[in-house]
Amino acid sequence: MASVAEYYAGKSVLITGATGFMGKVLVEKLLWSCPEVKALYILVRPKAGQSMKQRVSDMMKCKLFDRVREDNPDFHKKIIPISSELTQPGLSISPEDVEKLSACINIVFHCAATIRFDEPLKHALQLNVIATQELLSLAQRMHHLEAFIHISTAYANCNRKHIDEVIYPPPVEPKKLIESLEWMDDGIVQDITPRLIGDRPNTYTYTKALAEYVVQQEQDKLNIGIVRPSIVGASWQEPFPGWIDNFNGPSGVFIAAGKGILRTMRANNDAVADLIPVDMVVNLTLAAGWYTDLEENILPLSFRKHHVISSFKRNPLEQAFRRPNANITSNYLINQYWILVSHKFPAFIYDLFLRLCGQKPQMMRIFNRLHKAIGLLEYFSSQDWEWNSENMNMLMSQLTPEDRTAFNFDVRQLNWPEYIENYCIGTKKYVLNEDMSDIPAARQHLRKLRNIRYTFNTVLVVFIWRVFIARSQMARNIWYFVVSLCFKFLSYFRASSTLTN
Ligand SMILES: CCCCC/C=C\C/C=C\CCCCCCCC(=O)SCCNC(=O)CCNC(=O)[C@H](O)C(C)(C)COP(=O)(O)OP(=O)(O)OC[C@H]1O[C@@H](n2cnc3c(N)ncnc32)[C@H](O)[C@@H]1OP(=O)(O)O
Ligand SMILES: NC(=O)C1=CN([C@@H]2O[C@H](COP(=O)(O)OP(=O)(O)OC[C@H]3O[C@@H](n4cnc5c(N)ncnc54)[C@H](OP(=O)(O)O)[C@@H]3O)[C@@H](O)[C@H]2O)C=CC1
Repeated sequence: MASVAEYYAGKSVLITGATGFMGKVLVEKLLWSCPEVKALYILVRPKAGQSMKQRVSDMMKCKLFDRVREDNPDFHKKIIPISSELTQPGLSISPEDVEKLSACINIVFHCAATIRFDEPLKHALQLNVIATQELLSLAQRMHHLEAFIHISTAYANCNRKHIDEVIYPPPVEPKKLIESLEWMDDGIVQDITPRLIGDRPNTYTYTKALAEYVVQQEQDKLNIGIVRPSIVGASWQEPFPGWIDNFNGPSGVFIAAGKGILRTMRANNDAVADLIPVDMVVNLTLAAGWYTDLEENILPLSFRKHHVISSFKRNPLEQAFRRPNANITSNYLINQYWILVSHKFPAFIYDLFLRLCGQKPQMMRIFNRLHKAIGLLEYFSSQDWEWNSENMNMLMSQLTPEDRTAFNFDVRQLNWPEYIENYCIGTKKYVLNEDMSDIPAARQHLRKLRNIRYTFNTVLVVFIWRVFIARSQMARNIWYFVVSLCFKFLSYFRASSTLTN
C-alpha cells in the first residue's frame, strides 16, 4: 500500500471551505507533507468587498504558510481558485470550471459550512445541506474521483448520549424539509425552528445531521468518508504550536477569561471538553482520504479551568479588565449569583466611571454579547458524550510507522497543560495580534488590578462595618469582644515568648 504522501502524489484535490480555519490548515499540510500533490482547487467566493483573487492572495501571505513559502516560494502555483458561492444554484461555478473539475479531480474535501449556532434555519439548510447535495452531484460528474471526504461534527447526533460510527436516521427527510421551507417566509421559519430542531440545541447540529444523511445517500455511487471532529482547537504542533485565527468554541471562552471579562461559566466540572487540535483533525482527514471510507471523533480535557487561568497569569493579555479568574459551576443559581457579582456589578461600576469621565459606556454591552455567546455554548459545556472510535483506531493501525508520525492523530501523545499553554499564547499572538514583548507591561497591569481590588475590598469591608457598628448595639458588642480577644492573645504570646527567652 502506498504511503499517504505517495497516495496524494500527482493527484488533483478539490477543497471547499479552504479560507476557513480548518481548510487553511488542510491546504498547508497537503502542500507541506504531500509535496508531489499536483494541484489544489479551492472553491472561494468574493467577500466583504474583496475579490476572490485578492482573498486567496491574502490567505497565502498568512503566517500559517511560512514554512511552505520558505521551502517553495512558488507554492501558490499549485493553488487554483475557483469562483463559487455555495448558496447559489450549481454552486455558481461557471460551466468551463465545471468541465475542468470534472476532468481532473481525484479527491474532494468538503469543509465549507456555517458553524454559527444562531444561524437562521433556511440559511443553515442552504449551506450545510443543499450545497452538500450540489457538491455531491458535481462529484458524480468527476471522471477520476476516488474519494469524497465530508467534514461533519461529533455533535451532529448530540441528542444521543452514546454515539456510534454510523449514520443515524435523519430527524426529517431532507428533501421534504427543503420543499416545505421553500415557500415559507423567514418569519414563519423562525417560529417553527424550535419545533423542527427538537432535542438538538441549534440549527448547526441539526443541519449537520441532515448533511450526513444526504452524503450517505450517495454511498453506492461514490467512495464516501465522513470525519466527525469534536471541538476543534488551536494547532498542537503544525505548522507551529498554538495556531488559531478565530473566536469559535473554546477560543472565545479562553480569550474572555484571559481578559478578565469572563469570571463565571456554567459547565459540568466532571465532564470533559472534547477538544482536538486542528492539525490532528487535518491529519486524520488526509489519512481518511487515503483510506477513503471512514468516520469519527476525538478526546478529553476536563472543563476544569486551572490550565487556562494559570497560563493567562503567566502570559497575560493586554489591558485586561480584571485579573483572570473563573468560577465553573453546574449550578444555575450559583452561576446567576456570580454573573451578578462578578460580571454585572463590575460592568455597572466601570460604565458609571466612563460616564463620569464623559465617555460612552461599553462594558454592559460587552457582557450582554458575552452572555449570549456563553449561553449558546452551555449545552456543550454542561454535558458528556460517549463516542465510539473504532474506525479511527483501525485507520491509525493501517498507517505505516512513518505516516503515524507525519500524519499523527493520536491524542494520547498530547501533553494537555503544554497544549493549553500554547493555545492561550496562540490566542494572544494570532487572534488578538498582541506582541509577546508587551508581557511585562501586561503583568504590571495585572498587579495594578490586584491592588485596586485589595483597596476596593478593604474600603467596602470598612464601610459596611462602619454602617453596621453605627446602627447595631449587637455589632458593637461583637466588635469589642473580637478586639479584646485579639489583645488577650497578643499579651499571652508576648508573655510566653518572654518566659521561653
Ligand atoms: C475559563 C476556563 C474555561 C474552561 C472551559 C473550556 C472550554 C469550554 C468552552 C466551550 C466548549 C463548547 C464548545 C462547543 C463547540 C461545538 C463544536 C462544533 O461543532 S464547532 C462549531 C463551533 N461554532 C462556534 O463556536 C460558533 C459559535 N459562534 C456563534 O454562533 C456566533 O459567533 C455568536 C456567538 C452567536 C455571536 O454572534 P454575533 O452575531 O453576536 O457576533 P459575530 O459572530 O458576528 O461576531 C462579532 C464579533 O465578535 C467576535 N466574537 C465572536 N464570538 C466571540 C466570543 N465568544 N468572544 C469574543 N468575541 C467574539 C467576532 O470575531 C466578531 O469580531 P469582528 O467584528 O472583529 O469580526
Ligand atoms: N471549528 C470547529 O470547532 C469544528 C468544525 N467542524 C466542521 O469543520 C468544517 C470547517 O469548520 P471551520 O473551518 O471551523 O469553519 P470556518 O467558519 O472557519 O470556515 C467555513 C468555510 O466555509 C466557507 N463558506 C461559508 N459559507 C460559504 C458560501 N456561501 N460559499 C462559499 N464558501 C462558504 C467559508 O468561506 P468564507 O471565508 O468565504 O466565509 C470558510 O472557508 C465545518 O464543516 C464544520 O462543521 C466540526 C467540528 C468542530
